[in-house]
Amino acid sequence: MTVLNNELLIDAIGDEIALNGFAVIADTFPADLTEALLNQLMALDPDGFKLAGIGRENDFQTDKSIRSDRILWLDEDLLETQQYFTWVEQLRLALNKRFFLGLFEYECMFAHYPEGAFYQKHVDAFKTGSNRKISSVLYLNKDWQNGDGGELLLYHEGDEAPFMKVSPKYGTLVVFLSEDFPHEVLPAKRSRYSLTGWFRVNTPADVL
Ligand SMILES: O=C(O)CCC(=O)C(=O)O
Ligand SMILES: [Fe+2]
Repeated sequence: MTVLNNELLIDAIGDEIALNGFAVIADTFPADLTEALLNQLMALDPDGFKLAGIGRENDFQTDKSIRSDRILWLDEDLLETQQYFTWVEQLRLALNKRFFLGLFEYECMFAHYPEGAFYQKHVDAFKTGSNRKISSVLYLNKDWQNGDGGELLLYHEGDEAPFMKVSPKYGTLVVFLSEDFPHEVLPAKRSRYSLTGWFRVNTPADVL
């Protein structure tokens, strides 16, 4: 599915979420926006990317047997990414209007999976104790080939086999309900880049 118009795109994401709980869109944004995001990513200092962890704050730890991607949280003030955050805000308002989700804020990071990196099966948010409601991943890998690995596998809860395999191709966006879909990233055979984010509700995790 290729959608360029903003409203159509946002409606299409809402329709897929209503129907399936997730959406996978190819060539999501106009070329200049995706290019600006990739340029921003490439301009960042590679040393700024830190080994990603599991758990938050006091629970934070890294474990390369679970995930080996490197991440850098994105600053909303960066000029090149303004257009993206404007779009994210439109999506947030539309999802709230349609699903009464009470999405309050969006946090996002660039992720780099160096050759061989992966992320084992996990859920981004548990039904108790988390405030992440919607996950989004935009892939920024030009000329990604089928043999390059790094696919995202989506599972229905309790299933052994994935129901969906997404190749991290340039411009493809995946959006899904954070609490509903266990997922994993297969080992990448070359550097794999993405912009990953979460819409959160405004409930402090420690009172849940
Ligand atoms: O990059 C992807 O395809 C998914 C990443 C992911 O699951 C995460 O960062 O929580
Ligand atoms: Fe995840």
